[in-house]
Amino acid sequence: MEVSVAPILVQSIAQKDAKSVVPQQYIQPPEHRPIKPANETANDHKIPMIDLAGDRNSNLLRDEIARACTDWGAFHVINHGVPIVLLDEIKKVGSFFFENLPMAERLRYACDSNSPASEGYGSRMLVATDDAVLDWRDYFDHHTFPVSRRLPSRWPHSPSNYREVVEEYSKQMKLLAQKILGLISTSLGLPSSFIEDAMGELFQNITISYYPSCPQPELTLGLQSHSDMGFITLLIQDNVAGLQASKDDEWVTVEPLSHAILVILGDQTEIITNGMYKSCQHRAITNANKPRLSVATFHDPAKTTTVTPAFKPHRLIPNSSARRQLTPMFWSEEVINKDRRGSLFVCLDGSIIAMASSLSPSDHLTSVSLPSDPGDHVVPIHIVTNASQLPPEFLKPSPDKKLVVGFDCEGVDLCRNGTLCVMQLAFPDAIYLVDAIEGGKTLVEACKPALESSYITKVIHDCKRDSEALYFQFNIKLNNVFDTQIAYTLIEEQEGGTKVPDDYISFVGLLADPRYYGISYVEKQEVRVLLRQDPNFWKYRPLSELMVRAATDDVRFLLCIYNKMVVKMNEKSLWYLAVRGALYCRCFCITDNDYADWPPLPLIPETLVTDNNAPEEEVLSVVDVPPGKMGVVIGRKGASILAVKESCNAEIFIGGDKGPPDKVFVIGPVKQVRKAEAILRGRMLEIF
Ligand SMILES: O=C(O)CCC(=O)C(=O)O
Ligand SMILES: [Fe+2]
Repeated sequence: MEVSVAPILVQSIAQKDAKSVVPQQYIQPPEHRPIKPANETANDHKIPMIDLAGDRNSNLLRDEIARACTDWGAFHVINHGVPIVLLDEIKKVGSFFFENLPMAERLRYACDSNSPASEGYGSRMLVATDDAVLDWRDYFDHHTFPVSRRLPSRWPHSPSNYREVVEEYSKQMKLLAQKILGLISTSLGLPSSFIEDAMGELFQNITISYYPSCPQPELTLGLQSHSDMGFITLLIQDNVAGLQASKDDEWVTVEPLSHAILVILGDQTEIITNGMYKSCQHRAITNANKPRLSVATFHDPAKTTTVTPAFKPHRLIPNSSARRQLTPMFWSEEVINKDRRGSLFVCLDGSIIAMASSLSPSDHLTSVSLPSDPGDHVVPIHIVTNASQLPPEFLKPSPDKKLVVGFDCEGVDLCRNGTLCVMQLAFPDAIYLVDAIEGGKTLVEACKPALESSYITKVIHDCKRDSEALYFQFNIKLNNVFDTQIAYTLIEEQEGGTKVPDDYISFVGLLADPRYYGISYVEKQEVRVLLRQDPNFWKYRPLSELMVRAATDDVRFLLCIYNKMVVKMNEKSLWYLAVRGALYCRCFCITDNDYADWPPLPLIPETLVTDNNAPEEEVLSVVDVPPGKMGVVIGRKGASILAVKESCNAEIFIGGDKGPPDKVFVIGPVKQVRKAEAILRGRMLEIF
């Protein structure tokens, strides 16, 4: 049975236990207790003051905003356009509610104590656990925008102008917030509507906080250290000091000013500015003599909005020492711990950080810069543990909605036996990391139609092992791939360059080639070292920042490279690519039925057949190697295989340690393949 209990309010404790001690639950651990700041009056420890008067030089104003946002993440504004009497009015009606209404009357507006952020009168906003240390604060929270959330009938009825004042205050704060968000946007060189547009529908809450005087202020906090989660908070306070902002690891008391409004940057501003502007860490302390009142107006994005950084990274992949220097700046872990919503983030090159605005525990989300033509843009990264998180057009392929997606797989020594751990999908507007460990077989199998579909092109770099794992572990026959490794060779050939083997170009090499990307992928090497040290690297959960970054980096360039390659390729090369892709996908997937369950190979297009220079048919041949003969087939450091490859102009692969151990796969035009088979068989007969 649900029992509805009245919330325990600090004010009632304070009255009951006046001049005695605070209950244990309100006592902060020693490291969080307030200590008087040392140089409280020093000038460099004053929150900046910014004059918004209309006649000010706009460049100067922008610079001041930029400096305050970078150094403090908070600033006072004066000449803000909000009538000072309104600031007084809201404090007055608020204080009337807390100080003049009897408790029984106040309790008529009690918020739902079972819900952490419900509207109304309470004292435990967002308290996560029963054993959490409590704040010495009561509050009244109002949902004010969008208007559809607004229920003034649930706001106090007395004083009689209470609701009217809150409504007017809400309107004025929204206008001021829009003005300041515009200034913050322009201070970054962005269009003035940038942040507001990114925010989607504006959500506004007004929280009037009341901090009763406290018998033991040295042991308690009115409000624990936090940063606000939204974009900006506009805060006013009465003449009792108590708010403190963190600056260079010191707590600075924010002077109460009757005519000024304090602007506090929240986490979303830090995200959208890619960490350039910081959200301000702040807290409220208590005092033994006087109660204190503040009014905080929060401006947040809609619950469904995902806020991503507005900037592309300064350097795509910087050298690793630069990244290491930047690492201590990441704040995201703090955010994760703070809201315990399991949100993820990625610092792609040390400069991107992001978190979704409002997430359910399963809805991990982060973002990344996605290279495209023209210009780079930032897209979210979704960690998928359930198929419903994937786009429907992917799950149900259709000829009406042909797709091209970047694709890769990670695992523990990925092959027929090596466990598949993550499948990465790069769409033009999002990256999906399909978590095969958490989501299991059901999730991977939900992707089967897409991976087998001819309506969805999978752009992949070297499909052989990924395909093998999908086939043996999930009975998925990877189909319709655009293998960039093969495409690279075909383009070289088409453009008259020297013939290079199909498996010649590594992914790092491809990215480094200025014709396709021209960046160095240094982190790949770091991950390779980690993988060597711990082959289970991809198995751990939750996915670490490095894992998310590495998995994402492996697919985020693929669509861009595809676009660059596809325009270079003639029809014949494209046909070769399709056939070889199909042969490479199946080559390691040999079973007793000799690929009988695989789909037919693509047919030579009519247009090419009628042409004089029709392409040659390509085949895959599997050569069985008798026990003890693999060594001679491969030769010293692969010299023998290489020689056959070169003389026959065919591709030759062996399964190696990952298997199958006793077969050689030859792919190429029929004539060349036959020649290679003959040489290989000859080698096997050699006696030495
Ligand atoms: O009371 C104050 O001054 C701070 C209030 C605050 O930070 C909040 O409600 O988030
Ligand atoms: Fe706050």
